[in-house]
Amino acid sequence: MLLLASQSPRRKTLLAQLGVQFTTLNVDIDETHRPLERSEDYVTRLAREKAQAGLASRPEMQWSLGADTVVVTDQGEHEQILGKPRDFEHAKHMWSQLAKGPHNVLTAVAIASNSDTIECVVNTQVWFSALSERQMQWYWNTGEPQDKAGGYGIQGLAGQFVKQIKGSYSAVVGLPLYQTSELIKQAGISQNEC
Ligand SMILES: Cc1cn([C@H]2C[C@H](O)[C@@H](COP(=O)(O)OP(=O)(O)OP(=O)(O)O)O2)c(=O)[nH]c1=O
Repeated sequence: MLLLASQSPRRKTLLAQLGVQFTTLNVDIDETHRPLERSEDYVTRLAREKAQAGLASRPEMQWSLGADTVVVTDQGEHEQILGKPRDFEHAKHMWSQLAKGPHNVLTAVAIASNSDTIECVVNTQVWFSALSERQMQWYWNTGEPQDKAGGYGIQGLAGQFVKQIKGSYSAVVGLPLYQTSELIKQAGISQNEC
C-alpha cells in the first residue's frame, strides 16, 4: 500500500488521478533552508524527508510519497526562494518580485521504500502579471494565497494573473502528473491500466 505523506488536498486529488490506491498522513518536518543550499537540492531534500518521515511513522506501508513546491525568482547565483507568505506584507513583497519577470516553480517528488528512495524535480516557468494595490488587497482577503508557495494558486482565483506557463501545470499545483506516474512505475506500484 502507498502512503501519501501530505496534508495538501491538491496533492490528494492529483495523486487520485493516477489511479493508485493510497492513504494519507500529515507529516511535520523541519523546512528550514540551509545556507547556500540550491533551490533544486532544497526542494528535493524536503520531498525526500517528507516521504521518509511518512514511512517511519507508518512502517507497515510499502511505499511513501512526499512532495514539495517552491517558487524561485532569479534562479541561479542570486536566486530567492519563496515559500508560503507569513502575512499580507510578505505576500505583497512576493507578488512585487513575481511582477518583475518570469519565475520558476520547482516541485520535487520522492517515493521512499524500505530499500531506497527515488526522486525527481520538475521546473516550470511562469509569467505572473503585476497586481495593483486593490487586486493585492482583494486577493489576500479571499484566503487563497495563505497556504501556497509564492502566495498564489494557479488553479484558483490567481489563474487570471498568470499570463503564460512553460512546463507542467500539475507541477505548479503541487504534483507533476506525468513525472509522478513514471516514478510510480519505477517503484513497482500497481496502477489502473490505461
Ligand atoms: C505556485 C502554487 C503553489 N501551490 C501550492 C502547492 C503546495 O501545496 C503549496 C506549497 O507548499 P508545500 O510545502 O509544498 O506543501 P503543503 O504544505 O501544501 O503540503 P505537504 O507539505 O503536506 O505536502 O503551494 C498551489 O496550490 N498552486 C500554485 O499555483
